[in-house]
Amino acid sequence: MSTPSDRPDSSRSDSSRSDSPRGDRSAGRADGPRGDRFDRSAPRRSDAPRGDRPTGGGYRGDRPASGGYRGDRPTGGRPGFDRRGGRPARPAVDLPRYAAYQAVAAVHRDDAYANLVLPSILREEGLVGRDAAFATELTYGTLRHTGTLDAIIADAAGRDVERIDPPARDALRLGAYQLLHTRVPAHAAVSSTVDLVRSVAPGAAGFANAVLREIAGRDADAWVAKLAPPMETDPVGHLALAYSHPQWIVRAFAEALGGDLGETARLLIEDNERPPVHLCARPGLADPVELADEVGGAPGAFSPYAVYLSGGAPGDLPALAQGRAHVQDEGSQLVANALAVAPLDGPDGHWLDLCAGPGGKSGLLGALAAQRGARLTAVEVSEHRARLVEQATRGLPVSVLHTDGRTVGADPDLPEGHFDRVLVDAPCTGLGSLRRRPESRWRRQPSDLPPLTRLQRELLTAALRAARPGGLVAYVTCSPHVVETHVTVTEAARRADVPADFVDARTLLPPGMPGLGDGPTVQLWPHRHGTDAMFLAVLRRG
Ligand SMILES: C[S@@+](CC[C@H](N)C(=O)[O-])C[C@H]1O[C@@H](n2cnc3c(N)ncnc32)[C@H](O)[C@@H]1O
Repeated sequence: MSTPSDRPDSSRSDSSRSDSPRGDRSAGRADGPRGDRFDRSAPRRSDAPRGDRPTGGGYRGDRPASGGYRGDRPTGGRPGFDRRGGRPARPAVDLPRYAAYQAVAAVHRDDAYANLVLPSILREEGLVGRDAAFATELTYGTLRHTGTLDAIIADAAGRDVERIDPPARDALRLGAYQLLHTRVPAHAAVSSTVDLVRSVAPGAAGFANAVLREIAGRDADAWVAKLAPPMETDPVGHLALAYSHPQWIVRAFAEALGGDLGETARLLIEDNERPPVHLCARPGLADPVELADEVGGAPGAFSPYAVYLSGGAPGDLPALAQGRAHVQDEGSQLVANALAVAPLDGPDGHWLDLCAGPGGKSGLLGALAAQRGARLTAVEVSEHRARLVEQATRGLPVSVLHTDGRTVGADPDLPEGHFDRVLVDAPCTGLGSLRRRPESRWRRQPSDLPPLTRLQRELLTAALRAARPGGLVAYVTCSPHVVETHVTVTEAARRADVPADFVDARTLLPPGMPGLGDGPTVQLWPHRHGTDAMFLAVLRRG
């Protein structure tokens, strides 16, 4: 079998921690400060930054803007203590900031996922429109920038952030984010954060005030200049602090980008941006140009099915409710479509998606199968996610199997040598979609890699067994980490007891698409293509 020439060293993985599919986790719920935990009386200053630091001045109402939100927020969104009725106190904090605090605290305290917990908090607080957008920006921005914000808070406070009480620490992170990355005037960022701290960590209000004033004395660039190691001597350390990513992830990205640190920096910057929402106009059910008109979006640049939404959340678009389209990153559309368009001799009626949940790629492949008289078998090991696949593929020629994809040959519904086209969209670290999962970069660890890569190898080997001679297997990850991409695919192909050869995956993507490298595999990138960093290798069974 032929292999990609740039096979990297696989010896860097260590330890064990299993992948937990995102949708299976309970969202967790922020148990926000309620009732008698509030103390609205002016707290005494119990905690202060180091004495030799200036605590006054330094922040300006007219600081340069970098974020999307302008101006101060209305305060008093939360009613105060109702003395007549003796009802529990509510914090004197405006609702969007309070909602963001609850979400950030739930992520750190309960291991919640921001994309799951925030919508329920917004609903509970009745936040919509501009207020919901502000709460979302604060939550996602604060979580993305946590690493760098913590370094700045630690310097301003003169102590490690681990030694600051969690409620005060999360409130400070939100305050520091507003000061350094939004257009919120500094006086408003400081006073609203101090109000918040007064509600959630009453003894720390004075401390928070002093720390925030210290932070406000520099802009984001000046803090990076002060705290980051020099680019010349420690480029990974510099980029990690400047763009708020863990060092091991910066190193992995740099390696996947061939050591180009300038391009690595562009990727890290892109990871900190609000990701676009892409729709997939299901072939045969919706025309992308008409769908773009219908939703006020624009047809995608690369995928023949993509529609770019202009304004954030898709909400309850009729096209989604009617199954004419689904939300899907353009990169995911491209890799699924690559499998469908790859030239194939002989029969072409049996398609297989070996890792289907929650069903995005099965939705697209199912729609294509319907047009071509084929049938897709969609396999998913998690019961909950198998149900999601059923919902996502309703009305399409798709059979959902709730089983382990590695049972090929043992399960009568997964016979060996039977399928014409097989997709393995393997469980992975998800480092290619950090834009969408703001806390993920801080949760993932290098120790996640060994169990994941073992599972990836086993699933790819099973996929090769499932394919008929001459049949095609697409191996996909939403991670550019070379251990999950090149190492997994070359090792699995080498160990498989069936022969397989690489197909040049570049030829299966739209003609003229830039930045696809030397082949035969393809790595998509947010900063090059505007997609998640999807990896694609296509193998033909001999
Ligand atoms: C990256 S996700 C797939 C995303 C999906 N293809 C889509 O586009 O919506 C990987 C999926 O594989 C599932 N999975 C993990 N181990 C599996 C196994 N042994 N057999 C089948 N599915 C598995 C996970 O539960 C998860 O839903």
